[in-house]
Amino acid sequence: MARSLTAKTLTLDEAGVAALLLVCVVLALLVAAKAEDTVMAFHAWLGLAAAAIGAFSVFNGYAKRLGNVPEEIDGRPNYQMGPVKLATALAVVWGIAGFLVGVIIALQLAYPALNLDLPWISFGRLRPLHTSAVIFAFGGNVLLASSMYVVQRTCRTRMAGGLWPWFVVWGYNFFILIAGTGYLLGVTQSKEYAEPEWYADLWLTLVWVVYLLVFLGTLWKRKEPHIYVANWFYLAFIVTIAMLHIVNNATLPVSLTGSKSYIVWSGVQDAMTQWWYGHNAVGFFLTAGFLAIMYYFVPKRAERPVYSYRLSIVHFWSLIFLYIWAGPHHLHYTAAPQWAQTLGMTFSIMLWMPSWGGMINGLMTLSGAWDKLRTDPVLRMLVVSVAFYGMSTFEGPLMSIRAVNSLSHYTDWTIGHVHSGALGWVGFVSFGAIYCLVPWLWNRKGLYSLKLVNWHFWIATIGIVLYITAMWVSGIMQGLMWRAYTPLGFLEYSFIETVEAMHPFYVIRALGGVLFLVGALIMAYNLWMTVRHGEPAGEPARVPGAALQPAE
Ligand code: HEM
Ligand code: HEM
Ligand SMILES: [Cu+2]
Repeated sequence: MARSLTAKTLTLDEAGVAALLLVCVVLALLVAAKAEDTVMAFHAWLGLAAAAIGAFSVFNGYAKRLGNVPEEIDGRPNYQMGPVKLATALAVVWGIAGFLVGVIIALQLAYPALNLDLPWISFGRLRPLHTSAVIFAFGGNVLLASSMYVVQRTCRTRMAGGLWPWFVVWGYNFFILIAGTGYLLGVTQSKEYAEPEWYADLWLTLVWVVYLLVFLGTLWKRKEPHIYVANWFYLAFIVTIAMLHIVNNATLPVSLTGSKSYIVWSGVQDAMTQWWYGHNAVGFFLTAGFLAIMYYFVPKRAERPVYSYRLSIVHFWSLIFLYIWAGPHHLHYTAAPQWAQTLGMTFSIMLWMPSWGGMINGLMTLSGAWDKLRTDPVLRMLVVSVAFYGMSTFEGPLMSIRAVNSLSHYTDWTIGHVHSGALGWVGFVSFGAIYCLVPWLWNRKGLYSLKLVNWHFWIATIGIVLYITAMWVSGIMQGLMWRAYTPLGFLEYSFIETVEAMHPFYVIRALGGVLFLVGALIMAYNLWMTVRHGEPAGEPARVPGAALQPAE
């Protein structure tokens, strides 16, 4: 309910969002009418429905609200937590979907018959569905939620842009829907982590620019003189992803009413652009964004200030400067020039230092609070995530050395490396943040059950360990088998023999994935019970971290 009412007018942001959505309705109708392929037609109709529902909600929201939304209530910022709640809930849902698809493709690799000879659920289509679901849908919503929460709290001001933050969260998730259904129907531009076609990319660009403006606008009207370090990391994430996305998706559509497009880059330039993108998607999406989470949630949960603010500044600038050059380590022994490969390798090795600087800063924040690890499984999850971050950023530089890469490349070792970062670091730091956020956002005293968090922690940890150890063994074995020669100079093993040798490890990996998924289901239950039946925290403003109920 709105308190402290002011006059009610259709605000600029409401008019803007509504106008944009109405333009989308018209465009989608035109495309739907002229669509050259069925997927384009399907996506145009989806777009039309979404934009129409969106525009209706804007007017409905206007009709229902009692007055203009105040910036402050009783001298305290009237934080806008609606979009944060939405993104948090969606992160949990998408996370479970993404882990489930991970388990399915893990089983498909172990038992190929599970492809069922159906194109829609073949490994080739489900694999990008998995990577996009876990990185962009799960990770992306965690980043949206946490960034929108953290920037408001640390700037002590309501989010800028009125309705636009809602547009960002809904718009981003609409992109996910288009991307995911597209993969299942066979649409792809064949760039890893950038598979969606041109029209989805354009939409994402629009959403992302609004996200940047909302974030900058909130920083601009901050009430704190200081910009907290987490916001620097979020900003680097938002700006760099915009740049990467635009350059790597510079395509020419075959027709404005068809789904197919061709990239303007060709040959090795395309490969270099792709891995400049791919590597920095790791660096700025899976690393910088989640480091922002570390810098806010670890100190908050440990109730200790960041170990060293100076180290965090050094960490920030060295990390973003070094990451951007390391992409060619994905192109060792290819047509990419040798000097470029060496450059990528050198910067990757240097990257070890800022990465560990960040890890040390996160871990040492616990000095004086180590005992909390025994009693608080959420903090334990956050801390273990930082340890996994350290592990994968040690492994990465190692794998970037050309001689090591000649063994690891194309093998399951890479997959193990990916998932120690993805499950251990990104997964755990996200779970930790979500466990903190849900009671704060829904104004609960605490989580429904810390015991269940403990179960989640242990089950998922065992799952990760099974996953990555299986991949190490299988990857190194695979690499060694490929390069084994007989004394006469023939290859010792046929390819199918290497595939057969990997089978037991694929089964172990799938089992690890199942455990990770079970952990996430336990989390979802715990969060659900927290929201539904948790004890309300008393006076919201008195509880650390709890938001004032926004008037919306
Ligand atoms: C239940 C948990 C998960 C399971 C069982 C799982 C399983 C898999 C499998 C089987 C693959 C394909 C490997 C191959 O082609 O040989 C894969 C790829 C991938 N997964 Fe997962 N995954 C899980 C969770 C995650 C999470 C949480 C993330 C990220 C946050 C993630 C990111 C990736 C990425 C980036 C790839 C592509 C790796 C590459 O191309 O090198 N996965 N996953
Ligand atoms: C200092 C930090 C890191 C360095 C230098 C590094 C380096 C590398 C190298 C050399 C590869 C193998 C490339 C190949 O042989 O194809 C790789 C693959 C990969 N790494 Fe890392 N890594 C780092 C940290 C991380 C972290 C923290 C994550 C996840 C959160 C991550 C995610 C990935 C992914 C997804 C791939 C697979 C890319 C693909 O082929 O699809 N990396 N990394
Ligand atoms: Cu890389």
